[in-house]
Amino acid sequence: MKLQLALDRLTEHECFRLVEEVEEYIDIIEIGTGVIKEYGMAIVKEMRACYPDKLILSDMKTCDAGRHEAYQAFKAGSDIMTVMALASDLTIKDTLQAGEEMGTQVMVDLLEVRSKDRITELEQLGVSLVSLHVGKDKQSEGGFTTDLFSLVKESSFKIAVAGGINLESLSEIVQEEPDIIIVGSAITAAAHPKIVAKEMKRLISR
Ligand SMILES: O=C(CO)[C@H](O)[C@H](O)COP(=O)(O)O
Repeated sequence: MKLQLALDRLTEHECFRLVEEVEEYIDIIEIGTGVIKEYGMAIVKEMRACYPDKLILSDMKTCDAGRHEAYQAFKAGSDIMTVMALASDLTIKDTLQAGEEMGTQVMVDLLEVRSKDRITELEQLGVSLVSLHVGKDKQSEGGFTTDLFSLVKESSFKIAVAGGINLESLSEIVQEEPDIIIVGSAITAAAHPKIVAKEMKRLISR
């Protein structure tokens, strides 16, 4: 099980400071969508240069122009980029093909997907990695809960989980054995990010 640090709503300086602080406890550095909108692919390139051995995910949340956006992310040094499950099949196919060509991975974000039919379609498209995700705005009604796993039960996907995950919710989530735990604000907005990241790493490594 990997721990992914989501860098959202932060300045460039804050992103680098936080990664430096918690580096030893995280497996994947996520450059958040808003951070990419602010700083472009330049921040991905810079992160790659500073952390050549870490996995880097660019949270592109691509909805269209899949091939172009996937290449933007991969050429900047991302190991993984994200595309929305609600995008057209052609967009998803194009991102997957770009990933194959570059030897990299595509994570399909299941934000707001509720239909098992869409899950079957994604399997047929050849998707291998998805994220079960409660969006930032939706979190005002509650963060990620384990009932969300039912959407992908019996699927062959590797599963990432995201959406307001914190130290309180983590233990129950870990029991479902997802492949990747994505955590943003519980670490980035903590008074002591290193202590939280260390404890999260301990909980997922048991
Ligand atoms: O993709 C995202 C928002 O759309 C975030 O990266 C993800 O939800 C993790 O952050 P947090 O733990 O703060 O919810």
